[in-house]
Amino acid sequence: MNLALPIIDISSLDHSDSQHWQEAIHAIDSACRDKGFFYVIGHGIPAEQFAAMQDMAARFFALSEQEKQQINIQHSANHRGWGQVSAEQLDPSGPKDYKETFDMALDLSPYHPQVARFPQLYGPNQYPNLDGFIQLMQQHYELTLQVGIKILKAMALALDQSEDFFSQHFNCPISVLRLIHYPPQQQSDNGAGAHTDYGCITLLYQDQTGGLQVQDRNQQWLDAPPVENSFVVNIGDLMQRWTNGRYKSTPHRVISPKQQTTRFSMPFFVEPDFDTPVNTLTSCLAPGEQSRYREISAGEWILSRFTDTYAYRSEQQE
Ligand SMILES: O=C(O)CCC(=O)C(=O)O
Ligand SMILES: [Fe+2]
Repeated sequence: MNLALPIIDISSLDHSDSQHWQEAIHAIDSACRDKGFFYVIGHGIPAEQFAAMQDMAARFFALSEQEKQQINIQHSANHRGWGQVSAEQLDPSGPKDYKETFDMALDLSPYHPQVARFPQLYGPNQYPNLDGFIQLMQQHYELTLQVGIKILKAMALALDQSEDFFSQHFNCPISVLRLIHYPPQQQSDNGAGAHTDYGCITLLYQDQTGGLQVQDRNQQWLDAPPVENSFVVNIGDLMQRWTNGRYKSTPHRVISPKQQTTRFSMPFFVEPDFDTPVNTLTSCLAPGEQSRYREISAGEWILSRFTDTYAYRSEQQE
């Protein structure tokens, strides 16, 4: 397979001697500056874990419409639960996305101080009534978050920051684990419209169907085909803002599967604490160079993007 995107083995980042990290750090840095997309292997999550998630997701999406409606994301104050087909429109100038989703994140009690401060993104999850579902989702959330944090540590070092520059802002992160089911294409093949992701980085697990495409600098769409037991990792908007565009938040989209086929994918959006201030790093400014972005908090940015892409949220604001 001739891949346009690099495959980076991050197992060396677990080595106790930081000398062994350099090759992976350099490879991640180059990929972030080039296409903003790469594959990661050697992340330590076993294939059986992904298989269990895929199995559970299939059971969830096979529930009746009525059961899924009970946990519709539209009933959630903090954007959790089931998003029905066409609820989201990642490219506001394109058609609605032909996919259904399930979003979960940290499950916080209504009395947690962060829920009082930022109820739009913190609070309880909405779960279906499926044996073992909650435990498996929470376990997978934690495992994937740890991989994300490891990659963020490598990025911080590549950007001449202390290792914990990003990870220090993950005390109560707004990171989200999402399950996606793409039904076979009907009138249009728009599974997910062209968009950039909103957070620091995204770790995407995809099944063997294919359909993910990444835009290169010449506006050409490149396939990002499945690579077994890998994550596709991409830069999100917050990281682009932090790095003044040195690291690119690259547009991507999903083409719906052909007739008789469905596609399953599972992005994990690595997003820090709501009130993390995102300001251009001085190490990403050449002498005399101005920042392209104003300071914004991570949560404020992400909420503004949801308003653009979910009809139910923009209607609430009007
Ligand atoms: O399903 C995929 O492969 C990608 C999904 C995606 O880009 C997203 O949810 O942000
Ligand atoms: Fe995306």
